[in-house]
Amino acid sequence: MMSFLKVGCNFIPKIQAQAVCCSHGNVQQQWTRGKRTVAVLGAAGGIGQPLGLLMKLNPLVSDLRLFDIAGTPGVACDISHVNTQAMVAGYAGDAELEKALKGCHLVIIPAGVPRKPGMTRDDLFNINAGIVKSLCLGIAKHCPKALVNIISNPVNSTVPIAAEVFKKAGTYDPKRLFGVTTLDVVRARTFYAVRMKVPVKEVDLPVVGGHAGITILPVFSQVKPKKQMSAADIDALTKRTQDGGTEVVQAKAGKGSATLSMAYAGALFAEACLKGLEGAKGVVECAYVESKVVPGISFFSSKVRLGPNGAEEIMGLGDLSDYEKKALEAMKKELIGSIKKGVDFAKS
Ligand SMILES: NC(=O)C1=CN([C@@H]2O[C@H](COP(=O)(O)OP(=O)(O)OC[C@H]3O[C@@H](n4cnc5c(N)ncnc54)[C@H](O)[C@@H]3O)[C@@H](O)[C@H]2O)C=CC1
Ligand SMILES: O=C([O-])CC(=O)C(=O)O
Repeated sequence: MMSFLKVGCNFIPKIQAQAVCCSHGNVQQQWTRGKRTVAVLGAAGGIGQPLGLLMKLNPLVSDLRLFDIAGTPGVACDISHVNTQAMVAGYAGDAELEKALKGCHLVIIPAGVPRKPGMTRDDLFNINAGIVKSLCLGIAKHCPKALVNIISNPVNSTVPIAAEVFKKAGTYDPKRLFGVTTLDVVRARTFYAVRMKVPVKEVDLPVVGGHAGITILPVFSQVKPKKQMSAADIDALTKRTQDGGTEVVQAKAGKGSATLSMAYAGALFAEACLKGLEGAKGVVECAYVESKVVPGISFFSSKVRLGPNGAEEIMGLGDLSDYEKKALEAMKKELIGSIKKGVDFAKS
């Protein structure tokens, strides 16, 4: 849970030296006042607006840049009235991308179209691939050292696209590029807590693989606190986590996909990145990164230790159950295909 959310609206006088815990609750650290510049690209959208608000609440952020093709002057004006210390500015249109990005430490990208019922995330590729490519060209030019959090779907392909753009520009550092899979972790933890009747704030559970259907694999054999789960429970919770995005798309019935839970998850992961930049110890989150964890799969989500340079360590998968080993095998073809599709697009 994000510590700044717990603190609520009384936290302003305490910003100068505030105790902040990482989302696993295993780090206590004193912080000085926020000094990080963060940009949200796609900031006028369903995710971008609440994500902008949550970043405004984060005491590690000093400057918040809200960029979109349109609508950001209003969103920025609105969010800027929130009485927290981060300064907020809105930027609209390509001509303002440079100003939005210059000097950023962290860039979060929820720009792009969402799914409608009946679509897969891959159906978004044709539109979102180009959006991510053009925004990453801007990042390579204007803030090549920033950490980049990609939310735009299909994440399994958009992250490889970003990597290729940065490689071409000569700015690629795999430690600084992340696909945001935190919502899968958030969902799996919630579903487990409800089903197994444990306090949700105590649940720690890795979700590995990618961010689409069968490529999403919650590793229930490693869940804490560990409860006896039947094979049926494991199967049901695995499938529900894999279909979590579709569950929301169907419930919204044509009005988009997950926005509020995604903003929460995006803010959680962004905060972990910022704490890593600040040198906090023990900041570990799952993220989709360039990886050697599974031979033959060049991008994969697993636990990553975040630090001053971004992804300081990509952790292995640990012991998997037979069910999980089978699920890992089953996702390989799709994940490899999605990665290749992104790389081919960026190279074309
Ligand atoms: N990684 C994940 O777990 C999740 C990813 N998503 C993905 O996030 C993306 C955004 O979803 P929503 O916010 O619901 O969509 P939305 O349509 O509400 O907002 C997208 C925003 O992106 C903006 N945009 C489009 N092209 C742009 C460009 N070139 N530069 C800057 N901004 C641009 C639009 O103007 C719009 O304001 C979708 O691709 C969706 O599939 C959604 C939920 C979870
Ligand atoms: O399902 C979608 O299209 C949006 C998404 O990635 C999610 O909610 O996990």
